[in-house]
Amino acid sequence: MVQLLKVHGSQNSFFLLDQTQLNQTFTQLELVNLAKQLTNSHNLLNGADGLLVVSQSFQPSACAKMQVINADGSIASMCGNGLRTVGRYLAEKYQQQNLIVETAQANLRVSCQPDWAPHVKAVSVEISPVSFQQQDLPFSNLGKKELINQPVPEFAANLKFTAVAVPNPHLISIVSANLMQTDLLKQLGTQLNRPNPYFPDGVNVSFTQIINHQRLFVRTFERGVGFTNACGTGMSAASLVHALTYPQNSLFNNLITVTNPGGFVQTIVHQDNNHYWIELIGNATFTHYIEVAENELHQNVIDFTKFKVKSTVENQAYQEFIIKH
Ligand SMILES: N[C@@H](CCC[C@H](N)C(=O)O)C(=O)O
Repeated sequence: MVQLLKVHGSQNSFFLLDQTQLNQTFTQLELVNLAKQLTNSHNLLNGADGLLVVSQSFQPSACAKMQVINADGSIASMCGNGLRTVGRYLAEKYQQQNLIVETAQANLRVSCQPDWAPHVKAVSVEISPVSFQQQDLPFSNLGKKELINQPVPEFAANLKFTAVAVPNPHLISIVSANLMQTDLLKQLGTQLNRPNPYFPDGVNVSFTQIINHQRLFVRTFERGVGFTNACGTGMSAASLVHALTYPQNSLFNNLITVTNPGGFVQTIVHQDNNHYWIELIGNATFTHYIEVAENELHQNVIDFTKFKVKSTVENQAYQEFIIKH
């Protein structure tokens, strides 16, 4: 039997598959097919935003490798909320509080934190590398090599935008509470995630509202998914943009709270020798343990009636915790 987990970070939900337990490793095509079927809301536990795949790492410092597959089958170089849950999974597997996990572009630090409440586990992860360079997003036809807090009339009148890779691509705008209520984020997210002249690989689009300089609200239309309850790399990128936009507020190295439709996280933006990186701290919740025979997962069309699902108490604990905060 194979064990899958259903997990979430700020209710950005995923299935988690540890490939090291399989007799027959999946091909990339099989993984994409599996991701599309598992995330479909009609199949199992209302679907999810993506699939997190854990595999063996051949990097000496890393205990495992994480791959992220979006609901539409596209591959992402990073996922902040996902890395927290993978980090917790690996911490429990290897009985270690501090780990390094290999991701598509970097080996990243993960560290278990004190529980936020009974059954609300918390994990801190490193978000890096950060780049504003056009080729790292990539973007084109904007007449610039970097887009940092600048107007882009092609995207929206009266807003400023920053494009930043952390290392997955994000487009961030700081907006008013009123603008947050409009359909603009959906329109822009949709436009930039189908063939478009500006972001050939698509982009995660986030609007950020400053509640005060210690508290932001961030909403994200994700590449390969659409609206999610939260996007960990999006909130990290938004925290960096916030710190850079208000240098007079000395926002580096300070813990700030970033709320989102699924709860909240905390971030700390760092600058070391001209390199930025962000610490992302938040819940790592396991909502279900799922068992299925390995051969069922290798089928082209998966029979979800063959899956045995056991729920945990963690989602209820998380919901109660969020209501109080
Ligand atoms: N939800 C994630 C980001 C997942 C990947 C993203 N959709 C992309 O394609 O870059 C997070 O928590 O960071």
